[in-house]
Amino acid sequence: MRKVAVIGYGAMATYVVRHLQGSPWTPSHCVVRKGREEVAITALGADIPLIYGADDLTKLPDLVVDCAGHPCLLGHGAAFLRRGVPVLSASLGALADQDTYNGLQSAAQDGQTQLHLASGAIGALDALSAAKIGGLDEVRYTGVKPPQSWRGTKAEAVVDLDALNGPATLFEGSARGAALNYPKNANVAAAVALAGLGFDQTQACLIADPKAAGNTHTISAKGSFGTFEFSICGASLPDTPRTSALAAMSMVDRIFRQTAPIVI
Ligand SMILES: NC(=O)C1=CN([C@@H]2O[C@H](COP(=O)(O)OP(=O)(O)OC[C@H]3O[C@@H](n4cnc5c(N)ncnc54)[C@H](O)[C@@H]3O)[C@@H](O)[C@H]2O)C=CC1
Ligand SMILES: O=C([O-])CC(=O)C(=O)O
Repeated sequence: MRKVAVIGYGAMATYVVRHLQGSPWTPSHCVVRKGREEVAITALGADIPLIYGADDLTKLPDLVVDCAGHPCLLGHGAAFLRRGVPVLSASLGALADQDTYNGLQSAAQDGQTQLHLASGAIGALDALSAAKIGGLDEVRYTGVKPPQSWRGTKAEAVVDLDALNGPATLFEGSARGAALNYPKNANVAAAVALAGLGFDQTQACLIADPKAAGNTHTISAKGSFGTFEFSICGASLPDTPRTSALAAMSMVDRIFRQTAPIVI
């Protein structure tokens, strides 16, 4: 069996741990915050040993899966990378901060390992990344979510989420601005940026729409390869409207791909 340590115990972590059953991967540890042990046990069960960080381990896992908030990627993820353990993360928006990007890059280089970034709630990143080789002229990302997905974010200062009767633009600008201002809702903007033209050249638009049936993510790209438009309307994880189920599925898929004999 391969061992995977999980950082976090929220919606995505719970989904990931549940879907490892019957696979070659077993959850070896969960990284928690001090004082939150009971919450983690309630979410993930009492069988997974809890730790507070990489320094608590002498025998290291084969992989670390980061399903926590953005600060944890540099906080915990970098410590595992430095010790040579590959890390898979959903927190792509954290890389919009240049110091975080640099810190993770040097941690992976020091540990001679890699930070893997999950595709999350979007697809077509492979096409975008390939198109970059020939040269991209323009990449635009649009994210539309229902108003409840924007609660507890800066959107509350931009519009009255309860009073919306049509789509409202919450943010228009660079993917860097989107990711830094909406850390829980613009990881996809960061994914599009990292696969394509980068954080400053990728245009991003974030929208709250009371008529949105799910979380819709659209990429439009132009370049020497031609043009493409990719759009997906993702259903949310139960009880977590802002997180698309596909984002959690992409983490499980990426874990399984580490041990698959043939990989797409
Ligand atoms: N790439 C993508 O498409 C998507 C990425 N995300 C990102 O994935 C991550 C997880 O998302 P969710 O599970 O929906 O969030 P969540 O809020 O349900 O769970 C986050 C968990 O991390 C834990 N946590 C916070 N600080 C911690 C620390 N210092 N040590 C250990 N655990 C800590 C929290 O207690 C919570 O259990 C977030 O960073 C989110 O921004 C979420 C949705 C889509
Ligand atoms: O889950 C989603 O639909 C996307 C999301 O939250 C993000 O981009 O951070």
